Amino acid sequence: MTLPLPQPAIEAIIGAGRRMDRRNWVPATAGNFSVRLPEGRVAVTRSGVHKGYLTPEAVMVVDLDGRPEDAALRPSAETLLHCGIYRRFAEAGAVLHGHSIANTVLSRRAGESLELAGYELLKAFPGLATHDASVALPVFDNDQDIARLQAAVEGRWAAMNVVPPGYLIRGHGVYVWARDMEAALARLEALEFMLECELLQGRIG
Ligand SMILES: CSCCC(=O)C(=O)COP(=O)(O)O
Ligand SMILES: [Zn+2]
Repeated sequence: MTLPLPQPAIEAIIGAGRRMDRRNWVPATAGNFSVRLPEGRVAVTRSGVHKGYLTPEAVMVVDLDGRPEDAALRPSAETLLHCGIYRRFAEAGAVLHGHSIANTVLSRRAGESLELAGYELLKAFPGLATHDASVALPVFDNDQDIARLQAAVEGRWAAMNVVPPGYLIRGHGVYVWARDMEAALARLEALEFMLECELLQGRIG
C-alpha cells in the first residue's frame, strides 16, 4: 500500500517555486525542489514543468535512491543530487535548486570553489556567527550524467572537513539545503544576495 504524500510537503514545494520564480531564479522549466518525508521517502518536483506554477500533481515521491513510487511519473532529472544530499546529511529536510543569473555567471568564472568572505549574510550559514568569516562553496563541472555528477560531489565531500550546505554547478545553478523548506529558502536568499554582490562588484571593479 502506498503512503499518501503529505499536504504540508506539497505546499512547501509549491510555495518555494512561487517565491523563487518571483526572483527569476527558475526561468523556463529550470530548478527543482524536494522535502524529506518519513520512512525514507522524498517529495520532489516532476521533470520539465515550470516551477513557478506548480500544482499538487507536479509533486511526486521517490525513495532515497531516486526510484519513483509511481513508475508512470518522471521525477526531476536531477533527483539523484537531492537523494545524495539526504543520504549524506541526516539533518537535511529540504533541498532547493535554482538557476539565477548570478550563480550561473559566477560559477562559469570560478575554479574548484567560490569564496564568499566578509558578508554579514554569511551568518545564514551554520557555524558562522560573524561577518568576519568565509565560506568556500564547492564548484563542480556540469555533467548531463547525473549519477556521475553525484559521484564527483560525494568524492569532494569525502575530502572536506566541513561541508557547506550548498554547492554550484558550473554554468548551471546552485544547490542549497537546510533542516526545512523555510530555512532552505532563507539560506538560498542569503547566498543569492552575496552572489549578486560579487557580480556587481566584478562589474564596478
Ligand atoms: C530547462 S532547465 C534544464 C534542466 C535543469 O537543469 C533543471 O533544473 C530542471 O530539470 P527538471 O528535470 O527538474 O525539470
Ligand atoms: Zn538545473
